[in-house]
Amino acid sequence: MNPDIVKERQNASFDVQKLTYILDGGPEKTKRRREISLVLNDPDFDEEDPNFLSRSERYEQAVRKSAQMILKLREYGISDPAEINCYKSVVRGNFHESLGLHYVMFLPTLYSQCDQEQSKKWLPLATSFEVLGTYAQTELGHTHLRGLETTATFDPTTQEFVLNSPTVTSIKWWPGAGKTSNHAVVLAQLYTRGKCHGLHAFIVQLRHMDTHEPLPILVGDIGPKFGFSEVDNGFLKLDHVRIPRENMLMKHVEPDGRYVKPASAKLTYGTMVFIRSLLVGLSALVMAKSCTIAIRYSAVRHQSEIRSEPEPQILDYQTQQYKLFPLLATAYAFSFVGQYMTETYYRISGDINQGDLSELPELHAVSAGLKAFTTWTTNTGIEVCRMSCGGHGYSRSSALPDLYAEFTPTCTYEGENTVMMLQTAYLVKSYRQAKAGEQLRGIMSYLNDMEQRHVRAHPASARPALVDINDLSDLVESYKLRAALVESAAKSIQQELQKRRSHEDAWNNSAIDLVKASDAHCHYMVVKLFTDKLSEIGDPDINLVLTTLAQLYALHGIALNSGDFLQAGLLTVPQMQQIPVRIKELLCLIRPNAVALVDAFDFPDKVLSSVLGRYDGNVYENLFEWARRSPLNATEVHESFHKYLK
Ligand SMILES: CCCCCCCC(=O)SCCNC(=O)CCNC(=O)[C@H](O)C(C)(C)COP(=O)(O)OP(=O)(O)OC[C@H]1O[C@@H](n2cnc3c(N)ncnc32)[C@H](O)[C@@H]1OP(=O)(O)O
Ligand SMILES: Cc1cc2nc3c(=O)[nH]c(=O)nc-3n(C[C@H](O)[C@H](O)[C@H](O)COP(=O)(O)OP(=O)(O)OC[C@H]3O[C@@H](n4cnc5c(N)ncnc54)[C@H](O)[C@@H]3O)c2cc1C
Repeated sequence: MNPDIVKERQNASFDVQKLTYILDGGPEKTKRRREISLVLNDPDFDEEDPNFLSRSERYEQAVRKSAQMILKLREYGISDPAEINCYKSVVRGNFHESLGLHYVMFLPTLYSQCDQEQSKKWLPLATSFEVLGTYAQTELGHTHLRGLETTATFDPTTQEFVLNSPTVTSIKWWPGAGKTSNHAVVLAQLYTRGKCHGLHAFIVQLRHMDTHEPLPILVGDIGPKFGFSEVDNGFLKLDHVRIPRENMLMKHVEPDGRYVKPASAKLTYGTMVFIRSLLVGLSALVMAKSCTIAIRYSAVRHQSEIRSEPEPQILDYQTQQYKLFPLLATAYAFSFVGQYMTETYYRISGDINQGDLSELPELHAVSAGLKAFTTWTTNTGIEVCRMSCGGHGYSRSSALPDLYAEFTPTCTYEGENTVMMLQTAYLVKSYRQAKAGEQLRGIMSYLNDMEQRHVRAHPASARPALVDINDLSDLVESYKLRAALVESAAKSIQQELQKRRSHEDAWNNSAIDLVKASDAHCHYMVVKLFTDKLSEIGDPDINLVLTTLAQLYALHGIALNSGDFLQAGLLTVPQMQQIPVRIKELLCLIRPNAVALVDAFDFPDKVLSSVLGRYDGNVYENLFEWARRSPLNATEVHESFHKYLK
């Protein structure tokens, strides 16, 4: 064990194990997660570091691993959905799997949209993996749902739907598992009796069940990408492909072609809401991994000098702390927000299943906004962690380049982030309702008293210093009032309308304000949920260290967005000047606990797959050992010497 890292652990002021329990949701859950993590010792999961393989080899290794995962799930008797998720996240490590879409989109769509008869037919096939599915929605030319071109036209004479990609732009593009799957949920515009009824989901068989040969359908892999090398993101061109009427999910078409309206057309989009909710928790996980790597490495790396003494640990540089500790605070904040998002998703979807759709708009808006907010922040954060590791961060052995390449598409898939933020801008609607005297419930209820509080620009000197920057509840209140930026967005729309612009143009001309308002709303939610969580934590040592992190998270966010807080008169210039001073104090308070705080995330070394983030801190000897395994070192003299240099 590296002596620096041993010393760091001795300095911790709290019980790491107890904090792990809080993150997992209880000691029982930690125990079970650790038991599940033992599967990593199974030799059947031994594999080559994907960084040393070609794309095709990576895909093959990933398929082997996916198949092994299924067999081992049965062998180990893991069947609870949460445990399956945990198991897969452990085994998958930092990469995606080729069967990922089957689990996260195909199966959930079947569960939520099959009627009884369909469930009887498709669920046994899909859960036994005879049917391997993908989710084909996006097209070469469009992602916007109303713009999708693929059609499904009902033919009452044969009781079939005819699926067609009429143009090049309508070819389905991106769905994972282009080579792996034999079925797809295809999203297409439904036509019956000559009328379009909008987007609906259909099950389409793509390949022969025994030979895996494609049916008369053009299907394949779209080629190498920035990351996602394990995943065969695919294309799919349907040329008048016929499927039975029974393959339409939720069966909205009667045998005579009559269309039966669903309770809400948006239920078809349910799987996206599910994944967006999951991505909040994934952001927390990846932020936590990145911080673990960068902070452990910063504790064992020595460089330059502060005084004329031996080289200090780079974690002692104030600038290094300023790069990493706000991200550490973010990882904790997002962990608690992830827990909230999952609970909220299951609570509201439970109500939806009982026929109560009243909270569906809020679930959509909150999941879209938090997905965008957390993935954007994490995406930037991983890169800060990588750069904070200097040159070694650029090596694939650090895992940080892979974490970035695998994570960055979360800002794009399941709804491009700006587009998602604009969905959250339904805030404007809520604001108008509150203004008209309607009492809002839930997380939007803070808009009820906006009228009384009415935030507008004040001369800073005329405003009393209401906010104590050391008091978290005051900071939450400030974020809440800043979220009143929604008022500026609403006003911008109003002004545009007064210029006789259409509602659509007024909306587009106010889009920057709308995204800012959504961002401020999400930021408020994160600060509030982090602070609320503190009241549940009884252990005084843990409460203290998490309070310090929450303060850092809140103050750092204010410092980054100081314009908003000053402009709204929420904080005075002298208070603003105090914030950097307080942030520096908080960095010093966090410093002795930094390694213990990342240890509490409890990632096994095999899951981190990072030479820099090793638990034992023995970085250099393992970097050397890793490099020697590079395929370029397979022979002492590379064949290129004989071919070109000699
Ligand atoms: C590990 C994971 C791997 C995952 C791999 C990634 C897989 C994928 O990427 S799958 C493809 C994902 N694709 C997307 O997410 C597409 C993103 N686009 C969209 O969702 C839509 O085009 C969107 C929402 C932007 C606009 O949709 P559109 O139907 O035109 O809606 P729009 O007219 O704006 O709004 C209609 C109403 O429906 C509401 N609405 C829209 N979506 C939803 C939803 N999902 N749930 C509930 N309500 C919704 C709107 O709020 C609006 O409400 P109101 O009328 O009260 O204002
Ligand atoms: C790794 C990966 C996996 C994927 N897996 C799947 C899958 O399994 N199944 C599937 O169906 N799809 C999948 N996708 C597709 C993914 O869902 C889309 O790429 C995503 O929804 C974004 O759409 P787009 O690529 O068309 O971007 P665009 O919508 O073209 O975005 C381009 C730019 O235009 C801007 N823009 C677009 N519309 C607006 C607007 N209304 N207002 C303001 N700005 C706007 C965006 O902000 C962005 O800056 C995957 C994508 C990736 C990268």
